[in-house]
Amino acid sequence: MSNSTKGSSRNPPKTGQAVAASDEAGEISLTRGENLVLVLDTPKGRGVFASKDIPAKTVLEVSPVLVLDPVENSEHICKTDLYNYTYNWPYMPPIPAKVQQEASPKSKITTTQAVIFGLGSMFNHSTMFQNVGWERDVTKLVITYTSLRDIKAGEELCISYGDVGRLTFKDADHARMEAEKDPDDWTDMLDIIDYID
Ligand SMILES: C[S@@+](CC[C@H](N)C(=O)[O-])C[C@H]1O[C@@H](n2cnc3c(N)ncnc32)[C@H](O)[C@@H]1O
Repeated sequence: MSNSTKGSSRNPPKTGQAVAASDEAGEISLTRGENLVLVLDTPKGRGVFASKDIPAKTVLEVSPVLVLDPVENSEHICKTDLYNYTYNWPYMPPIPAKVQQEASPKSKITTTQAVIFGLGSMFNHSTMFQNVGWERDVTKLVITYTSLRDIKAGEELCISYGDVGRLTFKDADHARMEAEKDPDDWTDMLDIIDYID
């Protein structure tokens, strides 16, 4: 993490301060912003909102994750609603002891999903209006959420879920996106022309 703190993580940083997981071996500072509320009935279901102004680059949350076994994920979790609360995560299969003794054991990295604990699983998606960035720490098994810009009290805190074409729900921001579209932006039209080709 670029903004890691040094020093004892037994004195954790003040919430909302621009600091992330501690580098100290075996410990991680768990940060949660003070000025966050969970609103229960938004067009996207529950959502995280700012109750006061939040400056840019504030660490809002450090959420621990549970990395799922890929088979468990594909056979069980992805058939449940829990799947909608998981993030893509790199998966390193355990290396058998015999292979570990080789000079440079090669392990095939695949991907799986991870369940995010804490507030991390409550951030909704926005394609155009996201104000929160997130970063995986695959070693410490945490995700750190940071404000991308100054956020005003009352704004929803939204992240990007990635590839818009793979969203599993109808985007509640659709009408707002249409309303704010730049009339001179011909990108959509170019997509259509590509398909016709
Ligand atoms: C990780 S959860 C976020 C918390 C969720 N809103 C809740 O109440 O538990 C992801 C789910 O939130 C909803 N969601 C997130 N972003 C959305 C959006 N832009 N439009 C509509 N629904 C959204 C979808 O139902 C999605 O499967």
